[in-house]
Amino acid sequence: MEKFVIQGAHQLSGSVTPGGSKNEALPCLAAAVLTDEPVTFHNIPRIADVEVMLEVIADLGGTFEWLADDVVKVQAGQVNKTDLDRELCQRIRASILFAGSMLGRTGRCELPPPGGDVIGRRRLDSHFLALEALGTHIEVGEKAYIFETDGLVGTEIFLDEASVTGTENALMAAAAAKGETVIRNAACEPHVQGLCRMLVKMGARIDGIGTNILRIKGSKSLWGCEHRIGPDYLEIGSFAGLAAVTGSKLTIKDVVPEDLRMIRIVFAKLGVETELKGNDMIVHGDRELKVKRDLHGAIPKIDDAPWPAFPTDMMSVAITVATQCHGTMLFFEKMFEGRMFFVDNLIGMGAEIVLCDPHRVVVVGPSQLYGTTLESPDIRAGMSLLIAALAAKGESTIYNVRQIDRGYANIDKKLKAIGAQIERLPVE
Ligand SMILES: CC(=O)N[C@H]1[C@@H](OP(=O)(O)OP(=O)(O)OC[C@H]2O[C@@H](n3ccc(=O)[nH]c3=O)[C@H](O)[C@@H]2O)O[C@H](CO)[C@@H](O)[C@@H]1O
Ligand SMILES: C=C(OP(=O)(O)O)C(=O)O
Repeated sequence: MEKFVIQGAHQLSGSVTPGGSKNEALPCLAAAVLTDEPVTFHNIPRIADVEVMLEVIADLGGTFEWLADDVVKVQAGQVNKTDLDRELCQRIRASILFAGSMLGRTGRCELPPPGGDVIGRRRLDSHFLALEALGTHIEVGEKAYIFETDGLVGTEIFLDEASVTGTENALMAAAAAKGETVIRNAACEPHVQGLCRMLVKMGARIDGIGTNILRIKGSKSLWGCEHRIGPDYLEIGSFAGLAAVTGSKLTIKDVVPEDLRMIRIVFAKLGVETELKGNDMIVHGDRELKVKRDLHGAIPKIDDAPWPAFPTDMMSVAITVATQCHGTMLFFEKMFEGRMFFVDNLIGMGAEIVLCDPHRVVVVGPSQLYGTTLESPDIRAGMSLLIAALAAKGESTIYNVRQIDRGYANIDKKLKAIGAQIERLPVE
C-alpha cells in the first residue's frame, strides 16, 4: 500500500508525453487470445490493469514477455482452460472482454462477474444482447456467467446503448464469426477504433471504423500482428486540467488532435486556452481562467455522452478545473450515478460546489484550495484529487494510490519531471 504526499501551489513547466491508452490496451490484450500466433503491442502502458490482463492470459495457458518498458509480446499459443480465474477477474472491469475473444477462440468461457471502479451500476445487458445475437447461449450462474456457442454466426445487431466494452466484445466475437455482422448503435470511441484496426490487421474486414455502424466480415483463422496503442486522450485531458489549476504552461507531446476536439471545446468553456502545434498541444494555464457564459449570459453546462461528445471519464477533472475558474458552471453527469460523490473531497479542500443530486453539481469559482488528507475513490476521481492537491496551498496526502496507478503509468515520475513536489511513500 502506498500514498502520495504532495506540496501544492507550485507552478509547473515543461513538456509531458502521455502513455498509451488504458482503454485501448485492455480490449486489444483480450483480442490477442483470438489467435495462437504472437501479437506484439507497442506503446502499451505498464499499468496495473494491463498487468492483470496479462496474468489472465498466462493463467489460460498463454505467455507474455516485456521487450521494453512499453512493448509486450503476447502469445496465446495454447488455451488450456475456459474458466477464468475468479480473483483476477474481480480485480478489473475489463476481464469481461475475454467473453468475446474466448468465444471466438474456443466457443466457451466461464467468467466471474468483473470488478472495476465503483462509479455506479455497470450493466452488462448490451454485451449479452450482442453475444446472444451471434449465437451464444449464456447462463447466469451463481458464481459466474457461462458463455457457450456451437459456432458464432454473423448477424444484424442493434445495441440497446452504445456500450464501449459491449461493442468491443461484439467486435471480437464477430471477427471470428462465420459471415457478416452489422453492429448498429455501436460505440465509436478512439479505443474502439484502435481495437477495430487491430482486428483488421489480424484478418477481419471491418467497414465503418469511427462511426456507429460497423460491418464486420469474420475470418476462420485470425493471425498475429504488431499493434501500436494510441495516446491516452484521458491522460492528455488530465494534464491539460493540471496545467490550468496550477497556472502553468505545459506542452503535451504526441497527441492525436482529432481525438481532442470536444475536450478542447469543453476546456475552452472553462477559459482554458489550448493550442495545437503539429502533434503537440500547448496548454496556456498561465492565462486567466474565466467561465465562458452561454448566449445571452446564461449559465453554461458541461455534460457527458458517448463519443464524440465529452467523455464521462473527463468529468471529474473538468469539475476540479472549474473550482479555479471565475464564474459558475453546471455539470450534468448522465452516464454514471456514482461519479459525482467525490466532490465532497473538493468541498473539504475549500471548493464551492453544490451537489444537486447524484448526477448534477454546480461549481462556483474560484476558491482557494487547502491541502488535506484524501482517499482516491476511483481512477478519474483519484487523478482529479491529485490535480486538486497540486493546486492547493500546503500539504496533502492521498491514500489508495492503487486506484490512480490503475490508469496512469509512472504518474509521480511524470509529475516530478515538470516540477511537481510529490513523493510516493509506503503506508506504515
Ligand atoms: C475499460 C473501458 O473501456 N472502460 C470504459 C468503458 O466502460 P464500459 O464499457 O463498462 O461502459 P459502457 O459504455 O458500457 O457504459 C458506461 C455507462 O454509460 C451508460 N450509457 C452508455 C451508453 C449510452 O448510450 N448511454 C448510457 O447511458 C451506461 O448505462 C453505463 O452506466 O466506457 C465507459 C464510458 O465511456 C468509461 O467510463 C470506461 O472507462
Ligand atoms: C471507469 C474506468 O475504468 P474501468 O471501466 O476499467 O473501471 C476509467 O477508465 O475511468
